[in-house]
Amino acid sequence: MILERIQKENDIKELSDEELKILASEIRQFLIEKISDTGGHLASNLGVIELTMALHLFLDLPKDKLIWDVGHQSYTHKLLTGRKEGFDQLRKYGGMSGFPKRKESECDCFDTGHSSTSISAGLGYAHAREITGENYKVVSVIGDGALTGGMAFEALNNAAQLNSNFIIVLNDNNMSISENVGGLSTYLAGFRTADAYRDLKLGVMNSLNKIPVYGDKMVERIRRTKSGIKQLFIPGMLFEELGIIYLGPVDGGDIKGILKLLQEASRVDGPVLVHVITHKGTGYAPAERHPARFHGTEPFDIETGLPKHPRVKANYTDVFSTVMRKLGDRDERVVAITAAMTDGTGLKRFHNMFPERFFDVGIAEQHAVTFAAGLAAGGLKPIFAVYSSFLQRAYDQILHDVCIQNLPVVFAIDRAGLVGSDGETHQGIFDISYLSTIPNMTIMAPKNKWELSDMIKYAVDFSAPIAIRYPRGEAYDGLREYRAPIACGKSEWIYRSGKIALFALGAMVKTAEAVHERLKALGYESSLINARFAKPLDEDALLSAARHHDLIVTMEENVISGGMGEQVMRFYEEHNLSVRVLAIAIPDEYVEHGNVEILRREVGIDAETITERTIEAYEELHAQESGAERNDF
Ligand SMILES: Cc1ncc(C[n+]2csc(CCOP(=O)(O)OP(=O)(O)O)c2C)c(N)n1
Ligand SMILES: CC(=O)[C@@H](O)[C@H](O)COP(=O)(O)O
Ligand SMILES: [Mg+2]
Repeated sequence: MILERIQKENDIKELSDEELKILASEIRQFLIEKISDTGGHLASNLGVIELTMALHLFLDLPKDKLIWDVGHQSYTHKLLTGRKEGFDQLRKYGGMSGFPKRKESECDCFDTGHSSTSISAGLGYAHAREITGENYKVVSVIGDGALTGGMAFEALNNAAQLNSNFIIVLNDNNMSISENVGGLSTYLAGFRTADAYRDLKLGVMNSLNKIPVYGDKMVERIRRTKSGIKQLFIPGMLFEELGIIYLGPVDGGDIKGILKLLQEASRVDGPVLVHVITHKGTGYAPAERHPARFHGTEPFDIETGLPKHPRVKANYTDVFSTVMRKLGDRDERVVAITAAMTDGTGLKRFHNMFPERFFDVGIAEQHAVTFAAGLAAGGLKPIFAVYSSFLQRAYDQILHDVCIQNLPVVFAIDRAGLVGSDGETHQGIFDISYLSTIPNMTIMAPKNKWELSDMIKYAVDFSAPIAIRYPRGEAYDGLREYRAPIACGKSEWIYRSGKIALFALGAMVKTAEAVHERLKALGYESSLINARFAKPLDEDALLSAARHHDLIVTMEENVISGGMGEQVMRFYEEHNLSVRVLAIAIPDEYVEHGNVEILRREVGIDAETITERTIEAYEELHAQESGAERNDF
């Protein structure tokens, strides 16, 4: 196997054309087999095998810098940099990450996971190279989806001022996770028409004419003319007008063609964009047919493409999806927004039923929030469905555009809590902290699927900014009988007994139930309060809990800093109540990829650890009290 061989001794540069072809097909086979077993991002990776090989033929790694946008398509790069064995443990706890990681390989020069960062990072490297006087190539690879993100445009605008070489590879497969959207996508799709395809070769020839050494003054003059007609002849005018040389388009399956264009691109003194046309899922029919389903996939059967472990129970996203459909039916002012996550956030049904009230804005979370603010100011009821970690981007828009004006925007925050295999870039463990700091914001979290449904309905009629956070995965269907109506800042008492009060938020209520049972089995009675609101806190419940209990245990799947526990402590301090609070939360650190249950144990928010810590704290308290009593004598 050539793939095996290059892991040990050979560099890809030593291979013949024939061997390169064989290698591409070995990599394709390997990825299909491995990902069918481990799960992971398949479709994008199958589309960039030849492109990645061309990049490796062109670059001298790790000296040169290769930056992947999002990084979900970096599997071939990992294979070509000696990490084949790592695929057995892809995205597993302690195993290889699904994204580029500097700590994993010196050939990964920039960590990614969130979209649209590669041009900024590459530009930073290019300027650093100038200032330090070093000599290396810099290539950023960005997808057509990632190019819809505002940061990418900010970076392009900035890149135009660069005087040294910087290559931006546009990996254009005409897809984000689902269909790419917007004006830029339409513009790029124009390159894919039958005519454009026929002229692919011509386009490349034209492109080569742009390189100074060919010195075709005519082409250069046309390129610099601001006449409409040149747009008919020269593709990529959008980039050219921005001051970025455009080369291409080139067929993403043509290793030698891509390599040639990259070599020419490296002669440009300034930013240059190489447009590569790829296809999601290349070489695996089910992924070619259903690129969205195979964007990020669970383990699947290779023959049929169907999941190996089909889901039987509804997850929180399904519940959100159903409620949104009902709300859309009931109220014409309800509108839904996604930033390129229609499938992941469960808005597909809403989109199908109410296309005129559905907005996919591209990978543009900041814009999505201010856009929602505008919709709300215009009298609608916008619901922005977004993953917790992606909403991090829009902090100022939430503060400045939504909350100062107290506009009724609903933030449906999916993937809140540990998400598992995507790892540190995607864990949704900061939202309570970053939202709590913003005046006028209300934050809720449901204990089970019925409460999520009730909370969404409550939020839509709320007259101010409001967020509902719920986790990835199966929706809890326990505690069904506890369904007191939602009231702002009001918690729900589930059990009242003993001297320990468990004050748990959202998904942690299920864990708190288990802790309650474990404590009971060990001879400790406890009360259980479903916090429901992280902001405002239920002050009455906290006062009552302090009156009747010795120890308050707060539980949240969020980092400790700025989380609910810290706020509960501050509340007691402000009320001069010397009640002992044990704050259970995620430590002040990033959490790696892996199975969620393992991660919960690792960070100490599982039932067993919480029970132990609770008993320890309770016994310590009593030891102190009896010590204090002895001192009194
Ligand atoms: C800020 C942010 N929002 C959303 C996502 C989720 N996401 C991951 S990949 C992707 C689509 C990227 O499309 P493109 O760049 O064209 O890459 P392709 O998958 O087509 O190769 C999206 C929306 C993300 N990673 N980061
Ligand atoms: C790379 C990326 O950001 C997404 O593809 C993400 O992996 C989706 O995660 P879910 O599987 O939770 O939808
Ligand atoms: Mg794409």
